[in-house]
Amino acid sequence: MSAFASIPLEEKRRVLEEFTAIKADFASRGWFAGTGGNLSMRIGPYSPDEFFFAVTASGKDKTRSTPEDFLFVDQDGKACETTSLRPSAETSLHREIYRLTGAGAIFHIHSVFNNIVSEWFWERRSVPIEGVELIKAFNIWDEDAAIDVPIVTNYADVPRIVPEITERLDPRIPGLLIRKHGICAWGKDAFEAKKHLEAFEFLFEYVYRWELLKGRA
Ligand SMILES: CSCCC(=O)C(=O)COP(=O)(O)O
Ligand SMILES: [Zn+2]
Repeated sequence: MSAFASIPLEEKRRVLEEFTAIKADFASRGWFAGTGGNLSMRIGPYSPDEFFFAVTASGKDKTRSTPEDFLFVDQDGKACETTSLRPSAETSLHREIYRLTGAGAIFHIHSVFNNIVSEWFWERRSVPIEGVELIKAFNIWDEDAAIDVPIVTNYADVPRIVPEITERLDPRIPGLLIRKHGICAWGKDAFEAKKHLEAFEFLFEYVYRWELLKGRA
């Protein structure tokens, strides 16, 4: 039996149920404009060389729930079961983040705030955030903590983004921005990945408003 086939069916059902609920929640926040965004959740045992995850199918209207929303793929992005669905066009980003971090879930969304700050701070290749309470959501508890959220190039040829992720991913920061595109946020499980994503989006809105108050044109 293959490693994927040996994962219990109940475990696969549980992942898909949790996944469906999170997708509906994110849809209600307007985080999937124009079919943008993709989500994944890892399942079963993990090693950097062999792992499996459920990922959203490419190009779907992610505000709707259908039986054709997700498929399971392996560490190479190959479907684990026979399916006509295509995995997200950005599956290579998820694969690399799983390989580097062993995370349990990765959520990628596009928002106006994450797009704008990624452009404003593009020259320094990271968005600086200082002394905001919600930095603690990343388990960073220093007094007046300062973090830098990495920004990588938004190549149209998505696999070209991967080496920049390899180079720039900061193990302290569970997310990275793709310039004028969106964010990938992750965590040890779906609960934590969602917490991190919400914290990033709060912090990007904070940075956006603060920069405007300071007089940025
Ligand atoms: C329609 S937005 C361009 C693709 C994208 O950035 C995205 O997040 C959705 O791509 P997918 O293949 O996952 O549907
Ligand atoms: Zn995207």
